[in-house]
Amino acid sequence: MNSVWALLASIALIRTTLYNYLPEKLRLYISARFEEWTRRFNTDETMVFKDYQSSKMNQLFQAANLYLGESLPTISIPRVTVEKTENVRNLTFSMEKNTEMIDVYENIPMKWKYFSDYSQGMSKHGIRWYELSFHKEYKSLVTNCYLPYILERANKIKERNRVVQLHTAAHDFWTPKPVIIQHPMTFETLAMDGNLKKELVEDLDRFMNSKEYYQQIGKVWKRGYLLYGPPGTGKSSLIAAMANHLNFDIYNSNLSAVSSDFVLQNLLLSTANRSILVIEDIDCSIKLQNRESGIEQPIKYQQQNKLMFLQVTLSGLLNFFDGILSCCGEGKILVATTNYKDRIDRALLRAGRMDMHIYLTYCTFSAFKQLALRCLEISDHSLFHHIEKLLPKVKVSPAEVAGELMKTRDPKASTEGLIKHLEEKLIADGNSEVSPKHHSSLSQTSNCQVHKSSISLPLACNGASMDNVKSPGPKPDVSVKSKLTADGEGDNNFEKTDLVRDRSSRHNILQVIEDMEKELLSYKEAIIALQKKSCGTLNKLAGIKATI
Ligand SMILES: Nc1ncnc2c1ncn2[C@@H]1O[C@H](COP(=O)(O)OP(=O)(O)OP(=O)(O)O)[C@@H](O)[C@H]1O
Repeated sequence: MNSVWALLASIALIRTTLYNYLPEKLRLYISARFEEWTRRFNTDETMVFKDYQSSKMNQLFQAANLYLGESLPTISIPRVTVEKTENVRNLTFSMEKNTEMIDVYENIPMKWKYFSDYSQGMSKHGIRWYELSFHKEYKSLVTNCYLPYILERANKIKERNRVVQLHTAAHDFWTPKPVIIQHPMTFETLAMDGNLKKELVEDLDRFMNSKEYYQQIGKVWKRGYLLYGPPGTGKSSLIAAMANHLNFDIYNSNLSAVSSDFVLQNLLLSTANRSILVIEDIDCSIKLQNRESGIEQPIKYQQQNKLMFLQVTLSGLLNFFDGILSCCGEGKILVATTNYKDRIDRALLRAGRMDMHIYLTYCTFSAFKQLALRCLEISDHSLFHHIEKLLPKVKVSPAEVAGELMKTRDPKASTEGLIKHLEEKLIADGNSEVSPKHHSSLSQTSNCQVHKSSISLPLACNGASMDNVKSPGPKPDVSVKSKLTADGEGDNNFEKTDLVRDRSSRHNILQVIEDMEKELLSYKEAIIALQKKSCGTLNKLAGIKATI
């Protein structure tokens, strides 16, 4: 055996020596022929993925990095590199230099090797590359299926690993260094009507899965949401929950800080795909202009005694929403927030611009229960029924309720504190009949008075209570009642009431009018029902009379 090895070694030595003495051209010719000859017996093919190709990052190299990195923790490999950087959520695994691993795709082994050479290349990593070897009969499968599969998987991993960042507009540009958002608000922690929450999450998921559908019907893959409601009802929290749910960056802009339509367009162009673009307080940024007149003057406003101009016009904004510019990019979500929906031009509100209008309302009992679970970790308490009775009568934001509940971790003290706060608010809202000491009886008495005072009808005189009549609407609440006079001339005496005097904002007055309209409508229907009933009774009496 030793003599065989010695013979082979001598042949190799003679070959190398002779080879070195040959002229270079002949040497090259021989090695080319030799390689061609050996290739005939080699059944494998190899593809090389360098990190940079013509000074551009090679997407296949990046994709292989992510894709292989995901399987590394699950396979047996002697050495791996593990990292955790600020900009990614999870640990990142990568192969060590000159190591190899086998990935199995459709039962076919794919051999990957990783190399790097620090002495070459321009970047700090030198040059890096992967070599993928497989049986040559699978070449078309690798090219047409395996590599596209790796690209797709890598995109998903990238999305999953991304941290959500907040970009803000400053001096007509997005800040160069976005902040990583570590907002804990999610759809689980957001206190909101259950059905609305479900509907919104489904809408977002449907949108995310509809890229092909949008393409098919020739629509830009974007969706607009209008979040409106009083301050502190969770508009910003909802945006954070949406960003966390989708893993999208947020681009937050306040149009009053944008100097022109042109800048606005540039800002839009420089947002990343799959991001949420927020326009806060849209009613304050764009005032209604006389679009019919065709004149769109910049809006003047006063700031620190200086006369400033709002340069963004309504047409600029409409262009921003659905003009040709919005086609640049995909998977964009636009969210506009306002406290006053009625101040926004209808053109901005229509579907296609604002596809879903979400009203975030004052705290309901269901929202309170969600907040109690989150803040106090309780799902029920003997004092809850007081809160259930008080909440429909008080306009209190979830932010206020959360603030009260967080004052102490003791459930009893915390709920008592909230009840006190609600009662004080109820009194401040102009309900002088409320006695804090008797909150439990409050709703019944007041509701009864409401029915009598709200409508000056024989109904009250003949002793029939509203409960006996099928009232279509909810029972009117105390705050509405206090605005109506005893003879039912609510509209005429509206401004005399305490509650209205206390509320200065136009929004509140509009809300109050809306409540009153609803209440009056419900009574109108009740009256019709009573009239029908009395007609029936009269007919019966007439029949009896005729028989007698
Ligand atoms: N629905 C909610 N669920 C849970 N927490 C809430 C909710 N609404 C408000 N909060 C709490 O109140 C705080 C303020 O709420 P947020 O800023 O989201 O309200 P907003 O409607 O955006 O107010 P504004 O109109 O003044 O900007 C939040 O940090 C959050 O902790």
